[in-house]
Amino acid sequence: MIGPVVAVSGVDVVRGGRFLLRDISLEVSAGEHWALLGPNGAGKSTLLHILGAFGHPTHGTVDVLGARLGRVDMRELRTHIGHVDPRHRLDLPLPVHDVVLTGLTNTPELDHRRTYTRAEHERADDLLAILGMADRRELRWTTMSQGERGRTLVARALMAQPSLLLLDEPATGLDLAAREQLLAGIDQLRSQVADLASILVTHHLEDLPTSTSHALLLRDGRSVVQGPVADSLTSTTITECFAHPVELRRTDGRWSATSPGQRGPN
Ligand SMILES: Nc1ncnc2c1ncn2[C@@H]1O[C@H](COP(=O)(O)OP(=O)(O)OP(=O)(O)O)[C@@H](O)[C@H]1O
Repeated sequence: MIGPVVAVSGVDVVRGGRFLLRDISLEVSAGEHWALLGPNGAGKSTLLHILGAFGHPTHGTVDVLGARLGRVDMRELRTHIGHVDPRHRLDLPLPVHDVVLTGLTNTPELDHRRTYTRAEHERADDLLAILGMADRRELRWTTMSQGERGRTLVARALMAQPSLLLLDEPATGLDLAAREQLLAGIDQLRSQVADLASILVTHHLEDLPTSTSHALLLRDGRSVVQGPVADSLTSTTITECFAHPVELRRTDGRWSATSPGQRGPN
């Protein structure tokens, strides 16, 4: 697409007389992969909710995929946005492959009025393979582990070939191996879909994929810093954002954070 994938300008969100977001501006271009970081209550989910076309700002403007919120059919816009929400509601024992296919309509179940093409079935299998789920076709949603669900939801979000992928704490609850597989899968997807833009919310720097290119740090609804990771992800910015002394390191593309003076005997 021409122009930014996301353009946020002067956004406030006020609920019950309280500013949940204050004067947020942000521009995300195709091919950029943003981390949205901040302590509990900073406003991360509130911002992602709006970018996912689930809500409107109180003041300011938000354009997503070239559409101005408030002037478009939000439901239609949502079908062009891949949204990975760990609170995805599904109570049916759907096979993993079918869960991925529901991403085409962004519905909880398969749309039985619709025919799913052979290419769509193949795409579901390809996405599951990228996310390390190729050998788990017999799994059903109701008995899947949290890690299996997390990876399935990323594949589901990508079925409709969105230009924007929103990931809300995708690594929460995953064991070490599942997290590493998920992050490797996200890195692989990002390299395969050149124009994809994404925004990933997390509290944990260890949960950032190596392909993360930019970061927005929020505190009390305000932007502390934003921009390319070389400038925005430093010990100083993270210390300020979390109001806690933090030493940040980057090794082989991955970040880790510790409090100074709390390292062990080695
Ligand atoms: N509808 C609402 N009305 C009033 N306050 C709300 C509403 N929704 C969220 N809040 C408050 O807004 C603040 C920001 O919430 P939000 O969920 O965006 O934070 P977050 O950064 O995602 O937090 P966490 O890391 O804990 O998930 C919190 O203090 C929350 O209690």
